[in-house]
Amino acid sequence: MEFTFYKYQGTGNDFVIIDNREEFFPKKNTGLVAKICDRRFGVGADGLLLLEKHPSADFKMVYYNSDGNLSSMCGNGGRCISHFAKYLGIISEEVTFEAVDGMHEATVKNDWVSLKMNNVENVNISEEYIFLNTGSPHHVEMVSNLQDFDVFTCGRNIRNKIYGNEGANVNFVEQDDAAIFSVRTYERGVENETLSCGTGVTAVAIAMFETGRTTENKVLLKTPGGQLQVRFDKIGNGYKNVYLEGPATQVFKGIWK
Ligand SMILES: N[C@@H](CCC[C@H](N)C(=O)O)C(=O)O
Repeated sequence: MEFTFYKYQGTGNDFVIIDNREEFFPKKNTGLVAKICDRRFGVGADGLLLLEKHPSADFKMVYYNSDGNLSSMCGNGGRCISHFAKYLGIISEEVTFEAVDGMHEATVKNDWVSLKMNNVENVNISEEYIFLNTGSPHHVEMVSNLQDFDVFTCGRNIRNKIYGNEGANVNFVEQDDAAIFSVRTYERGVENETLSCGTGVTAVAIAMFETGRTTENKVLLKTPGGQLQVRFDKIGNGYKNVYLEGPATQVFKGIWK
């Protein structure tokens, strides 16, 4: 089957995006999604996103990991698909869309996208790590010498040994300044380190605040693919008005054959 696709990246987390408003895409074909995302036999991407019609919001986002399976929320994907909606002329600057974890709002200004994430109610702190769900499940662990850290081996072990079949994404963090943290993430469903993870840096920002490592409610996160910003309000025991902000770019357009 032949169709047009678009390649996007948000701080190096890359996605194939398809306009599926006419519902032509075979959504249950896990093998096809995995092949499109394959970096040698396909386009190559960390995930695939479908933009679909929605009865009340501007669109619906359907997200697959590069293994071909549907998954939970993708923050960088949400920023990229909002940019794509503007490119298609569906929206001007403000957008609302539904993802698997509920409704989201975003603002797109040139290549800068601010995405409102879900409220976070529970942050579980143990001696060695923090676990929270920001639309996707995230393990957050402090390390030293992040640059030389073996993210792949340690991330894969933690993902499998602690979280079993369902898995979780694993973020390794080093503090650079009062409100600046470097982050490297092992993503489930990609089963490798990615250059950036949006729900991951959101989890890190909240985890750093909850554990007192920062007192700022606006945090800069440095990933191997670029910088993201997360801001939030702590209200009671939870976190509201959580925004993930950073660049998103359309890289190219192609025809899948
Ligand atoms: N890269 C994503 C996270 C996507 C979800 C993750 N792989 C999972 O299955 O939990 C992001 O930017 O949030």
